[in-house]
Amino acid sequence: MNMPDLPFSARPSSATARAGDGYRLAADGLWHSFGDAGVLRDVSLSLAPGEILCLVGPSGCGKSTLLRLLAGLEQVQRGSIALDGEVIADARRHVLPEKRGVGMVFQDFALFPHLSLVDNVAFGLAGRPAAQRRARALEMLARVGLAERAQDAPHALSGGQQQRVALARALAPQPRLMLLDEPFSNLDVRLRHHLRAETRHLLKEGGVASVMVTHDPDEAMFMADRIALMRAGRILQAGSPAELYRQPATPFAAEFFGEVNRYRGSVRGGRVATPLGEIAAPGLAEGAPAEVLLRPEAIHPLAAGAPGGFVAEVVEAHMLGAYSQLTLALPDGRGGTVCWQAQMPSAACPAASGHLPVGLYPDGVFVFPPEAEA
Ligand SMILES: Nc1ncnc2c1ncn2[C@@H]1O[C@H](COP(=O)(O)OP(=O)(O)OP(=O)(O)O)[C@@H](O)[C@H]1O
Repeated sequence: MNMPDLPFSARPSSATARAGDGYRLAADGLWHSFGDAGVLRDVSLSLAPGEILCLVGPSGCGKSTLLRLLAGLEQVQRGSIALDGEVIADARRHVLPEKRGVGMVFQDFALFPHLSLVDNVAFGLAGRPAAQRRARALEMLARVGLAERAQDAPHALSGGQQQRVALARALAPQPRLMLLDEPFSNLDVRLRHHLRAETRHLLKEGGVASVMVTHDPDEAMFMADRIALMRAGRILQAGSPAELYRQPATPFAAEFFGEVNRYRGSVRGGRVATPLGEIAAPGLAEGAPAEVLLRPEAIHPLAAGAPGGFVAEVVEAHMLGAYSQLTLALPDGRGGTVCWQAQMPSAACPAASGHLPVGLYPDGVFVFPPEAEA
């Protein structure tokens, strides 16, 4: 399948990032293979000091491989990686992981079982006087709320607490860059939500530039200043969480970050007729087929008799707390019916049957040529 080579914002202009670029991290033109299998294909990314970038994408798209290259756990085959303008890895150079000033947190916590928590955190501070190491380790444990447990062994802690210690250990030497690979995926949902908020706070408080891998779009939207969406070894689109959600470059990007209803039509007079009205189709040729994607929350209730509305039949309604999930049937204008998912505030939600006048918020609707399926 051909994939568009979309530009990645803030991409360094030269193959080797220059000292004056001001990026904390600049990776340029990375390609990587395991044997014959191409895993990364021309990946470039950059990171400003203090910025949090999340790498997301389906399983096997190359997220962890990219992170391992940045960490120095894999050798660069083609392309380069620079930290603060200094190239630390390319096809000829390989600065060792421990010399990169990079902190790492993995999903399995990776604490030393035979060391106390304070010694685990102090471990990353080798080379400093013992009293200074201990004081810094205790300070970091206090930052993650575990000062009182300093002498405990890791096995006495819950998963969430162990991950806090791993975070304290990685942050203690004040790394230039933090790399986090699915750091919350071994934790239950509530703990995950709690810890991701805490982690973001800690990273932002310390102004630590970070790259985090996650397969969870919600987690990426919560944690990231910028998200890079990967597929099959490429970055397909990068931008702020709002940009990726509101201006997806492809149907794949639209669907990755939230549910969509799909509708196929064709362009007439620059617009596509749908069961909820005409949608502008800029950039598509007259008569061309078009794929329209609509977010469930773009469908909103209207007062009975309001102008410009459409009457939907409510097939199913599920109250999910603040929001309700509806299945709506709408005439498709071709003699048939479409069933679309809608999400609206429960206060505005009707009973599980009957008719509901609805309208469409245009910012939750995207039009693509059908072949844009990257
Ligand atoms: N050491 C290795 N040797 C051979 N193949 C590998 C190696 N590491 C990764 N791969 C392959 O490279 C591809 C990308 O793997 P990678 O772990 O980077 O993907 P990912 O996006 O992080 O996936 P997941 O979300 O499932 O962790 C996969 O097909 C994987 O099987």
